[in-house]
Amino acid sequence: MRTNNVIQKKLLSEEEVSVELAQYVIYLSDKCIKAKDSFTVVLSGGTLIHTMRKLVEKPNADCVDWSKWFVFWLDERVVSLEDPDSNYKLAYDGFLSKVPIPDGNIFAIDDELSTEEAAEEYEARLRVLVDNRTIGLSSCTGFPKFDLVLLGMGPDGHVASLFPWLYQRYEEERWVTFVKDSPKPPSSRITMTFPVINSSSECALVVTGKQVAYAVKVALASRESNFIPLPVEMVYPEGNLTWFLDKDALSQLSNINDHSYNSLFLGLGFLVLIITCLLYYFPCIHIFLALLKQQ
Ligand SMILES: O=C1O[C@H](COP(=O)(O)O)[C@@H](O)[C@H](O)[C@H]1O
Repeated sequence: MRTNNVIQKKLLSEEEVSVELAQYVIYLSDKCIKAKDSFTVVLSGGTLIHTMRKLVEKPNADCVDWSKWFVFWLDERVVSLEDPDSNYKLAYDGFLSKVPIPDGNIFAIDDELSTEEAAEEYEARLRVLVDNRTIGLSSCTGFPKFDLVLLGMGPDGHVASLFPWLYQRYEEERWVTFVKDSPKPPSSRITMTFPVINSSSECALVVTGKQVAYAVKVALASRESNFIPLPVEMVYPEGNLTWFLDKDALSQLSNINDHSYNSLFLGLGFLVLIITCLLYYFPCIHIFLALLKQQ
């Protein structure tokens, strides 16, 4: 079942989004652990980790059976795991260091490899985990099926390390690919591909702040109608897609009806043109008729 949930009863502050996100993750974790005794989660970097802060606070943290969690990265910068740019380090400092997930269940990239090798090695590790059934497999697509993929979005509409102007977003075969010319530093990254993202049971787009408001507007206002969609518009999972948006991220959506203003301006422009033509040509026609009469 595919659903795109944008259920916004009221405009939320970033703090309230963090609370809602924690409730949603707790609910899914509980549901999956009851059903199959494990929960496979894919993390992004960026602002997402800060928005996940309520999950590790008490009493929320005590509601989760962390021993059943398996954690992966949707994308990773090819830097040392101790580098401030590392998505692993960001997640470790803000989330993983605060909860008792077994070390063996945390799948960071191998930071000693080259970019190409790191992508290949990460995909190979995922294949082993699919074979031993730690990660599910989508019977529809043949790609791994994670229980939850948590995505952020950049101001240009990129998700993971799948950017608007880079071909990697059209990858159809590989599970994990690499980018060496990321427009956002650092330039070398590995990233899961759209077929993997879209094979997941649940996707959550966690998007906050004014800087992403325009991309949110484009994605939500013109969903399914854009000729060249933004990467965020290509998130279309087998299961559910849930957006977590704060009021700043939604701040441009009130302008969705911009086209009505556009029509108004177009109409006014047309009127001005007609009046100008009339004012200009009437005297000319009069002079022309007067000349004709004289002859
Ligand atoms: O570079 C990246 O950017 C995106 C979006 O980050 P944000 O700071 O704008 O939330 C992030 O989801 C991705 O994991 C990261 O590598």
